[in-house]
Amino acid sequence: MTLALGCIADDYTGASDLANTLTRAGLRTVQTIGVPADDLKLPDVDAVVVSLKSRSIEAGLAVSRSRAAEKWLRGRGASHVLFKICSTFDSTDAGNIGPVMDALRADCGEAIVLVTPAFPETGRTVYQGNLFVGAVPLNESPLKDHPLNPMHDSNLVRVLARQSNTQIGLVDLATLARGADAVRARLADLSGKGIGAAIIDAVFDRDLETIGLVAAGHRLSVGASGIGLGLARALVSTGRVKPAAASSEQGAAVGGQVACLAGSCSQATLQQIANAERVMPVLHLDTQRILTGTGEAQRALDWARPRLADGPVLIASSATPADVAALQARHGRDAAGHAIEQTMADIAESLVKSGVQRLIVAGGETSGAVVDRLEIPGFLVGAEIAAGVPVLRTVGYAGGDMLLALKSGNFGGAEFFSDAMRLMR
Ligand SMILES: Nc1ncnc2c1ncn2[C@@H]1O[C@H](COP(=O)(O)OP(=O)(O)O)[C@@H](O)[C@H]1O
Ligand SMILES: O=C(O)[C@@H](O)C(=O)COP(=O)(O)O
Repeated sequence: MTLALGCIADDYTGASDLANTLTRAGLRTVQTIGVPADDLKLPDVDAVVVSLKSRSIEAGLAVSRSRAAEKWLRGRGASHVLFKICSTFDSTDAGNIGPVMDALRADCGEAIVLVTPAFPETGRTVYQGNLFVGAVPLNESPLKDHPLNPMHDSNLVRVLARQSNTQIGLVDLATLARGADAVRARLADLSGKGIGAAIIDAVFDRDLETIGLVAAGHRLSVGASGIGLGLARALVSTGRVKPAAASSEQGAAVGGQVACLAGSCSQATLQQIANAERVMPVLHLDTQRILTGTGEAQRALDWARPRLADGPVLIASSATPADVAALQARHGRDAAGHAIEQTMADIAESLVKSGVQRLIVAGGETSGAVVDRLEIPGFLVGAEIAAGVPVLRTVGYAGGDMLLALKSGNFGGAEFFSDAMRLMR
């Protein structure tokens, strides 16, 4: 297997979003959880997305795990590696986008790295280096209240400069509109001034195609699924990949019980949970009890088990920004996040042991905790439930075939849970 594209994703929902985008653009793609073990049997593919849970961990650890993934991908022939970050640039001044970018750039000897979280299909656009989420700048969007990485600055040149040891430049939309050669000239100019990375504007998919053509001539890029789309289209249009038809084949039905777990506190997920209350039983976890260790996972399991025979259930820790802030004030942000994630993983593990074979998880960190606990080594990409969220089928999993959907907190329509269940047979 010689890879046309190697990808390192900093969380598992982001990885499935990217794997979905590459698949729809014609690249045969597999998502692995961490660097694959030597004995994991992978199909012949054009792209591998190595999923890490490295977005909110200590920067040094994120760097070492990303470097190991890069080494594996380059060893399989990937001349270009995309470091997949969140389309809302989720990070803090301590990292981890800057430190990982710096390390990968040093490893591959790249002079200047293109960086863009733009993903127009989901409303993420970048203009003059400022990230917009729908119609509002990032710092006015719901991301200002994210439980782990509240985003208070929309200017990504500034945000990345605070995290990186190189200077950050800008390739603006006017330059981009003049085409790939104008972008190359601007990059050469920035690089000549010792600037090692550049935020590049993008508003429409056609912008991503120009970016993809330029990025494909480099060794490394950083961004969300939008730049993934651009790279995939460049690989196809230049004949480096023969496009595979995005399969409508769903594979054999898996059946079994269905459960939904929500740990995301995004506005989108809160709305999706409210709507799910109309179609399935919903249990709201008592997060205070989780933090004080008084059997909340067992209470959830006792509630879920008798109901699962009759249909899907949803268990959620999700709360409003005010409730999240109150819990964090009592217990600390990281301790609260970690304890809730581990409780979700406990619940998922027990549910799967007792017959759940189809699992829908809302939230990137939450998905990471659940998938790690289940020890799933990788996924094949199936039908698209919503932009950025595919049905995933386990590959090489000791527990046999399972279907999962790992939903980014911010993605999906108001009826996401019902939409997912319709496609997960
Ligand atoms: N009620 C709550 N109070 C505080 N933190 C919470 C609560 N519910 C979930 N969390 C934590 O918030 C974080 C949500 O992150 P994540 O799962 O990545 O969602 P998203 O995809 O929206 O970013 C997780 O660490 C989760 O454990
Ligand atoms: O790029 C995106 O927005 C997503 O692919 C993503 O990374 C999701 O992260 P979470 O919102 O933490 O699930």
